[in-house]
Amino acid sequence: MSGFDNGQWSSGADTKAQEDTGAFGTSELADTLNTNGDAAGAATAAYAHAKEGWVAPEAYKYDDFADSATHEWEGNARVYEFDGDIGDVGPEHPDLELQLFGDSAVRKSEGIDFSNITSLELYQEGPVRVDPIPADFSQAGLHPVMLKNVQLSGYSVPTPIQRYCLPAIRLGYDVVAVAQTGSGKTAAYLIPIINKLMGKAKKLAAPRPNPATYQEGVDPPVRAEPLVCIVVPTRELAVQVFNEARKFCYRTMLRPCVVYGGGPFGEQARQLQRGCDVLVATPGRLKHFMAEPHLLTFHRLRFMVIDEADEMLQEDWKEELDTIMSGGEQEEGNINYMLFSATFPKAARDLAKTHMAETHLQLRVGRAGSSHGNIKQVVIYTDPSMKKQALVDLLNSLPPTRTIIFVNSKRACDELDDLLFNLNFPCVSIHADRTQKEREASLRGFRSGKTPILITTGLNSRGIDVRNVMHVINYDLPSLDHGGIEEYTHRIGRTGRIGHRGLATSFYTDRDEPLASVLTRTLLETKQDIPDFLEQYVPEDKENLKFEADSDFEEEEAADADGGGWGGNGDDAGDDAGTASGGGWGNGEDNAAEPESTDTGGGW
Ligand SMILES: Nc1ncnc2c1ncn2[C@@H]1O[C@H](COP(=O)(O)OP(=O)(O)OP(=O)(O)O)[C@@H](O)[C@H]1O
Repeated sequence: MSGFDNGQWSSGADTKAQEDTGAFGTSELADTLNTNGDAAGAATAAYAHAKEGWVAPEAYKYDDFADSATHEWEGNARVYEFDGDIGDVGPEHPDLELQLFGDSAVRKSEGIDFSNITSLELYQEGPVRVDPIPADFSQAGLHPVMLKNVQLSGYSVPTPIQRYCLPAIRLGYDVVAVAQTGSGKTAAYLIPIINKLMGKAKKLAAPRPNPATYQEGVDPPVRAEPLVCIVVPTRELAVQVFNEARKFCYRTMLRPCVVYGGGPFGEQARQLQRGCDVLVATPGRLKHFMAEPHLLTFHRLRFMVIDEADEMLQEDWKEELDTIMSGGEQEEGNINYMLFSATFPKAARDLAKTHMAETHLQLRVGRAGSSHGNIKQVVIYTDPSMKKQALVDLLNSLPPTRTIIFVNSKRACDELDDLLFNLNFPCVSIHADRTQKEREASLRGFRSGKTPILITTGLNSRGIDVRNVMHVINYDLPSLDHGGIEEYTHRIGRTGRIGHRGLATSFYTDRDEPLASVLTRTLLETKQDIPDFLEQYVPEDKENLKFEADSDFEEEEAADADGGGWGGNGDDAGDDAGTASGGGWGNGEDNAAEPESTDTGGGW
């Protein structure tokens, strides 16, 4: 019988061997599931699957997606609407509240173990050093309605990147923030931006129709004049960030909207025409809307956030990003620019620096691109011709649990979907050739636990946050030409989020040799077991692991004896910002966003 033996899949080994070696096995994942179940304080859907076995697979009903009229686009999800006639914050809407935040029994975050996230050092650089907010949201000086939204979201303790981003953004700085996958970066920009705008919305926001009386086709539409624009690379991520924005905008005057490729332009335009203060967008569709100034203008824009910034700074996106940064009638001196990601290789960092304001702050938790110890990483040697069998064996050998399988091609995605479905696994798949309706339906099935196995290309390696993804499988490891180790970090980061634990299993073949060295160092960094076939790549000095990004920091550190540069931790950390060219996106010397105050101790 085929199976796994000491990190190696073989067609003849007894499957029991894996349990005996302890390298990984049923008990390992079962332990992980148990721990998470306790930590979350709730019997989750995924955990229930694990105890009861895989749910029955459901055939994909393509006919369901043929009719646009009946499809519920994620972008049309209900948002809180309030015209501010009775003050700055609106009344509670219990039914919408339930829709946005879910049942209070499953949203508690007490007991989440942040220790692996908090153990990493936070580095900062810029003209000032910000003091973190206290490790308790209720002490963070938030507007009471924002604090309530934070609590309704189930957050009580801010993560390290949140503790520093909140004051940095409050003080009016441009921010470059880098922190591990699943460490709460979305809330790290949404909470302070929305909080900051709350009291000012009446003054800053564009007039819009009264939501209580608005009648489409009767009331004249308005042009969208957002105060905040958040750009993300994928449609699924746009919808996800929009859903987070819907939560934090609850009971405020700020109306969130989302525009993304594949969705209906007309319907998205109709949403914008009801007023839009917080716009989440994918770059292509945003550019399209920007070409229609009667629908969208940036002349009121105050915050531009580029999420997954290192991806967005790639050459592939240059045309869109140049338009987004400079078109749209924005008044540059009024805009704060924010770049967020879990990875930030040198080339992207250099580009970012030339575009940000002189006064920008850089905040980094641990090494840019590092993963965290909550993810157990296992690499298994397989022969390419036996991968399918290895995958089936792997799925059969572990308790059923929500799993994402990454492949490198659309064809492999379709093939694995067929294979697993025919073997009765409840799976669904996503790749770029699927229609947007199919993509939304697949992700919905996966999120709900109806189809707990998702097979996808790298399309969804970044950002996607689904509760209780316990296992990520790299059926194909990313190649160096297509994302390399950064792509690996994002993919495995779909599990082990926000203090939970997870398992990432990667099939390694001889073709993955170019990735071997950096993969081995990545494993060593979080003290993972090194399989025999990767031993040859273990560096002599295991305590001082070198990464591309590190050597870049060292160059900067060497040039700045006081410890400036991203890796620096010295007191005088402003040199780099001082020599930045200052042009481009944000703010040149003359129009740099004026920090509100340099007193980091003030309230909101
Ligand atoms: N302070 C907090 N307490 C509890 N949960 C939180 C907190 N902040 C964020 N979360 C939750 O943590 C999860 C991960 O957050 P988020 O998706 O923002 O991570 P991320 O750092 O952007 O990850 P990635 O790099 O993969 O995009 C989300 O479900 C979010 O709701």
